[in-house]
Amino acid sequence: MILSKIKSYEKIEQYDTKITTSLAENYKTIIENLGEDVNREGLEKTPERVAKAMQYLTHGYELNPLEILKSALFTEDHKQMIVVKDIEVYSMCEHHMLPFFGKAHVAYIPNGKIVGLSKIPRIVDAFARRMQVQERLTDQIKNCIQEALNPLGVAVVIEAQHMCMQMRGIQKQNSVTTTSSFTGAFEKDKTRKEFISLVSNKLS
Ligand SMILES: Nc1nc2c(ncn2[C@@H]2O[C@H](COP(=O)(O)OP(=O)(O)OP(=O)(O)O)[C@@H](O)[C@H]2O)c(=O)[nH]1
Ligand SMILES: [Zn+2]
Repeated sequence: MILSKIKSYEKIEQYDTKITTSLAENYKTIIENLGEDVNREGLEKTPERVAKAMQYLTHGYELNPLEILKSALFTEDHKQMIVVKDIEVYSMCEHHMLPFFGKAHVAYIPNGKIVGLSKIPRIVDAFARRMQVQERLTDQIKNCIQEALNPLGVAVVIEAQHMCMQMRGIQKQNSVTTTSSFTGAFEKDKTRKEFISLVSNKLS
């Protein structure tokens, strides 16, 4: 959907314009079906804005998370747990196409290779910027790190609020969903507890 692979996604300007046009036409119909006048001043450019917003919110399909990790692997004889916590997550539930958002906490214990730290939030984003369920997002991050680094273990915890449960449906404004996924050493109680204690001030 996005033409070029840009390393920083803060400012994506190069959208696939064919897709933008097609999406915009569809959003025009949607807005009309919702009973609005798509020609009034405030809405005139809205179909195109929404199209670009949706392209941005799903740009993860254009990224290869495994390649992102493999692009910054370093040989290092470090055997302690590495934790990157409080990584902001913005994703979109695949059932309602409404946002879910929160924090991811990721840890691994290296086995000869470490990865450039920034690559962990990058792969969180690469998987989050798709139509998702929180459980799959959690597993995909874990599996990707396991495959790229072959570490002694990986742990991923995500805490998120789902707008589909807050602003519609059951309307529980304070509900937070926690998902977790572990491999290797983190399947042992002691290691998992150490990880949980390192991120626990953030876990409810
Ligand atoms: N397991 C899981 N469920 C999710 C996630 N995001 C949204 N959902 C749920 O997906 C389900 C879809 O259920 P349906 O009964 O088909 O949809 P619905 O009638 O809109 O359901 P309500 O939200 O209960 O009104 C809902 O229970 C949502 O809460 C997620 O990340 N993981
Ligand atoms: Zn939903």
